[in-house]
Amino acid sequence: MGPWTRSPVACRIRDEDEPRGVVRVGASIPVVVVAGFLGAGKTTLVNHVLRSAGELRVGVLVNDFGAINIDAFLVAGQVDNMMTLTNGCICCEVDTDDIEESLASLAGIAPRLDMILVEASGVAEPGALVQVVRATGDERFHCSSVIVVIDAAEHARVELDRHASVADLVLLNKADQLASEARDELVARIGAAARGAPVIPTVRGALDLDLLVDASSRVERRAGRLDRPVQLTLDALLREECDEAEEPHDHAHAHQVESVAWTSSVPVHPRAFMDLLEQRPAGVYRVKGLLDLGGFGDGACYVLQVVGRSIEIERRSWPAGAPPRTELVLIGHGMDQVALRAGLEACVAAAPGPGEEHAMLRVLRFVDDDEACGP
Ligand SMILES: Nc1nc2c(ncn2[C@@H]2O[C@H](COP(=O)(O)OP(=O)(O)OP(=O)(O)O)[C@@H](O)[C@H]2O)c(=O)[nH]1
Repeated sequence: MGPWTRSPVACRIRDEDEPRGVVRVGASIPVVVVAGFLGAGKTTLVNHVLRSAGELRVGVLVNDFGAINIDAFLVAGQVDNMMTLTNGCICCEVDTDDIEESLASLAGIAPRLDMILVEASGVAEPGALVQVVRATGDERFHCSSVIVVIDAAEHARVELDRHASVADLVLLNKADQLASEARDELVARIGAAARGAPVIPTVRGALDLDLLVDASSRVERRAGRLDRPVQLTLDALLREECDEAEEPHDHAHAHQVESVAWTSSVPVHPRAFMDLLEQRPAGVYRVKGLLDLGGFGDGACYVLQVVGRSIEIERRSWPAGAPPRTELVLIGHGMDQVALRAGLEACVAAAPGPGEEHAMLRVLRFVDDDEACGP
């Protein structure tokens, strides 16, 4: 008996005339796994869902690969019901008990949540992750569907077929980065691998929530005729995939991808840091975190996002009660960690020196913020 046949909700096969993968959910809370490679746009999607959830009560479990959970910071503020799993990939390194405990805490929240989103680390194997969530055996929730986010700009780095084949819904995110012809070609290619799951191009994870939660149920729910929302569920194909995944996966990614966490309570010099970032050492693919640029940056918090060649910086306020502090996670393959740390240490600077009034310009080039002020 496969793992998906244990739960009467999860194993329900849709009627012929029912849209693909849509079921009415019973007493158990649907868990939607959001997977996808590093920097594809998972956190952006989760934040979009939270912002457009309306009457739905959504809980979030965030798993970050690095030792510092930057994603939790980026999701926090959007949602009250959030748990985090740090320092390890959820599908192989985080203890299953921790996952069960986190999901159980979310499932115990009153009034009851309508949905739990699990944002996987960017190195998680979607199929293995589903297996882990399913293995918890708690009847109060069930793994209902998998959304795989693919980065249109960096899709060549991903094994598209393997990722798409376990998805109920594939988002080809960062569609703004491709010309329409190339985008259509990619959608068709992924569609063939996705074995019938819809492939939707999105920009900044702007998924129409009706694709996640059936529109009619939302109307009925608003009208008070339906207790629970209607959810996408895993389809029989995924069930087959999970049967196969019962064999332990080789966790190859855990050996191929490494992360470096670096923190500093002394501000970072913007010019030195941008030098390092723009000529980043070989192997660094993803960088995310918070930058304290001290007096150079007017004491603001700079949220840094690097994915492949793309660099984005957003200026925010520091969270209440949190002292300014640089916290970075650098993720990649074959990185010279010692040289990387040494390079970062060389960036710290207590205060702007004479003639350094333009040092922030290098940072501000990447800040997409009308309010960003000059040096
Ligand atoms: N141009 C463009 N950038 C996007 C889009 N969606 C997300 N981004 C940017 O891509 C970067 C990574 O987005 P995240 O949502 O943090 O990606 P993630 O998958 O959660 O990243 P990891 O957790 O590190 O795997 C951020 O700088 C986002 O602003 C999009 O549709 N277009």
